[in-house]
Amino acid sequence: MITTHGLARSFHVDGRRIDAVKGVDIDVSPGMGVTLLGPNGAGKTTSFRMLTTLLRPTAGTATVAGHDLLADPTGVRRRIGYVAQGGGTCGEHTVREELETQGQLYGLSRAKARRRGGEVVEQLELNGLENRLVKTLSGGQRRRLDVALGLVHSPLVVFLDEPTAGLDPQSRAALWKRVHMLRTELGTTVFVTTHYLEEADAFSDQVLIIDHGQIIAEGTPEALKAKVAGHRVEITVPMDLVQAAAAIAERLPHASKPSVIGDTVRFQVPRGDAVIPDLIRAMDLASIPTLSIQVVQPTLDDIFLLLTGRSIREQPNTETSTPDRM
Ligand SMILES: Nc1ncnc2c1ncn2[C@@H]1O[C@H](COP(=O)(O)OP(=O)(O)OP(=O)(O)O)[C@@H](O)[C@H]1O
Repeated sequence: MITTHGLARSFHVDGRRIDAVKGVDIDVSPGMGVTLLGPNGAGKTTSFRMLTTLLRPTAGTATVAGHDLLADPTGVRRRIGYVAQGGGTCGEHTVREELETQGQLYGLSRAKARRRGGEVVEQLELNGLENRLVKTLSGGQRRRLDVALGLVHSPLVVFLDEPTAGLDPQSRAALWKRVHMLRTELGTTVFVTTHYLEEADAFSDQVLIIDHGQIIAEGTPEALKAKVAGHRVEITVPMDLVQAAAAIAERLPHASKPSVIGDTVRFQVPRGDAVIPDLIRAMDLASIPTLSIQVVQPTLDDIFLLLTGRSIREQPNTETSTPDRM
């Protein structure tokens, strides 16, 4: 459904070249739920904007929904839906008007746009809101409307850029429930970007991890997590002692290079339970009070940590070297 070879995009700003996406190869089968996961500035939105024809690649080729991205962008556009970060709705129209206008923009007749509008209202649980002005909707309702707008022309593939950003947990859960339904009941291919690791894990058939414009790992969430041998240990200490705690963690046998997030030090070890007594003893000797210690099963963030030495939740360090693809 989506195939790319060496897809790349650079920008030139003040005489400086920024390689936002550095040649990605993507292969997404029909009906799959795929997540592009990566930290801020990794190249997620740029990739999406290329795949949805909004931005011309500087190199590479791609086929989306059976149409060549460069040779037939109109063919691609007709068969995809794109829900941008922040959406694109006008607050002064009603939900029904927005949906019908969008359907007609995609070439549906007025009657067909109205019928499809009714269907997507059902699918995204917007019933009862059809006559409400968009500006009166809650954040979660508005985001569900954004997704509904991306679906009104029955696309084969829908691209959702950060669909749940800024929503409360309840609205996020409601949106994912509907997105899941799109795949299971309608067979729509759904390609999303998210920062939320737990959502990527729960939703995806396939996860593509992107960093500095390159895909550095891909696979099912289970297969990716299985690459992380052992456990993650997280130790929280007073903020002014966190670097000292990281230095102690680094000296533990078989420990990975620790990362520091706020007042917490994170690192990998083959067996978490085996390392805890030594860790507590070393903290006591250094007079560092331990506020909490946790041994955690691997998450998708651990694969990122393993490959880059950073957490997806940290701000990107643009100076780091490019890791090898797994
Ligand atoms: N129009 C542009 N001009 C110059 N640089 C750009 C432009 N668009 C993106 N970039 C740069 O390309 C890189 C990738 O940006 P992109 O928006 O694709 O990242 P992202 O992974 O979507 O980040 P976020 O999670 O913050 O949305 C960043 O360094 C960004 O500053």
